[in-house]
Amino acid sequence: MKLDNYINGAWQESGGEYTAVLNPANGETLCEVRLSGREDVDRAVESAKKAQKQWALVPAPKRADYLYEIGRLMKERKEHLSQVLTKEMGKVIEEARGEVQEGIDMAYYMAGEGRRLFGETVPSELQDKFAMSVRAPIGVVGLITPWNFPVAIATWKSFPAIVAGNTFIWKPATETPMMAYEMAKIFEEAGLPAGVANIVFGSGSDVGTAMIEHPDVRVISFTGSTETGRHVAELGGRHLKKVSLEMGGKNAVIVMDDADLNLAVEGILWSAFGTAGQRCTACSRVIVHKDVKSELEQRLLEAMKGLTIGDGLDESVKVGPVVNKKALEKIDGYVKIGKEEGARLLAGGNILDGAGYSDGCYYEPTLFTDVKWDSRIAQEEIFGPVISLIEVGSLDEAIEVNNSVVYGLSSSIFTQDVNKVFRAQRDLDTGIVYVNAGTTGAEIHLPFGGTKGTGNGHRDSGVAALDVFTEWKSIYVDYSGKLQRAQIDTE
Ligand SMILES: NC(=O)c1ccc[n+]([C@@H]2O[C@H](COP(=O)([O-])OP(=O)(O)OC[C@H]3O[C@@H](n4cnc5c(N)ncnc54)[C@H](O)[C@@H]3O)[C@@H](O)[C@H]2O)c1
Repeated sequence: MKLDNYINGAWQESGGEYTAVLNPANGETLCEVRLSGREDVDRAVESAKKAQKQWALVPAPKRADYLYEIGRLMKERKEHLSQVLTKEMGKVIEEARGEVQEGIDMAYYMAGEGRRLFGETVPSELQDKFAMSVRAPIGVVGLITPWNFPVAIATWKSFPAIVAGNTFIWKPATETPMMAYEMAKIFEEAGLPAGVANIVFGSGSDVGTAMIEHPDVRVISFTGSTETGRHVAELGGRHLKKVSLEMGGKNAVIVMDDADLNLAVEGILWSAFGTAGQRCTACSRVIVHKDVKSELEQRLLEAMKGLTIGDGLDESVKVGPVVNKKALEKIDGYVKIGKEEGARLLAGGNILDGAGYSDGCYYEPTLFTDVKWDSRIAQEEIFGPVISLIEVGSLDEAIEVNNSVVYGLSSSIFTQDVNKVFRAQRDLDTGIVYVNAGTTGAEIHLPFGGTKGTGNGHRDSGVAALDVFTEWKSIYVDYSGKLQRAQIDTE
């Protein structure tokens, strides 16, 4: 199968060379995808710009009807989409189903916004004058997405964009074009007018750069690593673009001395090894009170024995492959660094390449303990199934260690003490805080994003996503029949 760009409601036969997309579970070629260039972006922007004028005139509740239909089609195809997702990026099938469901939920949730898109009416300072502010669409928006959530993140961005009256160009990650291809087919079948949704496949340096530099792309909504996000922000800043950034994480679970340890172990396991540790919200640090440290280590080790590793399509598998060989090497490199830094390896720490694993990208779930809070494995995003246990003596110290990283996406605390809960939720410097649950599991109707090196103040999903894709427009209607001069001091 060869995947082509979807521009102006049609599959394009033009574009650059094709490149192979591999299944990380077994190395098989799944399809080939275009590596497009600047001319393809230009064509997509032209079509999006033309379509946007008409699209903005479609009443928002009618725009929402398309989202209801997109949601319905996604629901009808949920199993197919989930299977494609697992083959393409490796996450186990039950997680893939969960991700597709997030996309369906987002479609219905944002469709509901078509009947809200609330603005504000406020009293004017002057008699016989009406004042209000409304959300106005911005125009053509550019969406750049990562491979680890190839469908959910795209829906967090594209659905609010279109319900608000924008049109978009979406550049998916080169590792995961098949989900974008499936979504393009759904957009087409839902009858979305030509040019509203455009998909251009290719590298970040070619397609991403061309999108950011194009004068008619008014917003760039980016999710990916902090390193790439910094570059996107710099280039976007030079072109005075509105740039929304959702970037990396180094998320921690705090386990206090009064925690329910069984619950904590379950929470840690799920959030550290789900998606093979490749979630932006994945738990990669466990900050544990000294009085329960050795008990927690033992229980984690015991629980990790039950993790089956393999092809995510197998329903019994709990940990799938990581996305590609490069990721595998990066994770292994960090494990070596951890050992050099003096951390004690309790479990895992190897690439799996024996029988049944040889053509895939599998890494053993790994547990380090006695990790120093300021060591590299405790500070840098590894993006794989590796946990670092850090010992602390108090809640204050736990919060300080949590906040010591450059990232600020998600955090969690296990405790039975309500006072500690409220202290923690106030002082943890992250965009998301969980209590008595792991660091993953965001719901689509709440804002998603983080502080410091994770984000630049914008949020995906929730109503907050509309702030990225709309401009506030203030409107004054004077019905006095005379010129009333505001901002004149009459005292
Ligand atoms: N905060 C969040 O919401 C969130 C969610 C998921 C993933 N992430 C982060 O994403 C990262 C993993 O994803 P990844 O490896 O795909 O990230 P990445 O930064 O390598 O790539 C992300 C996207 O940016 C594109 N890109 C690369 N170079 C570019 C450039 N020069 N200009 C424009 N675009 C460019 C890529 O092609 C891809 O589409 C992790 O750091 C993870 O924490 C964050």
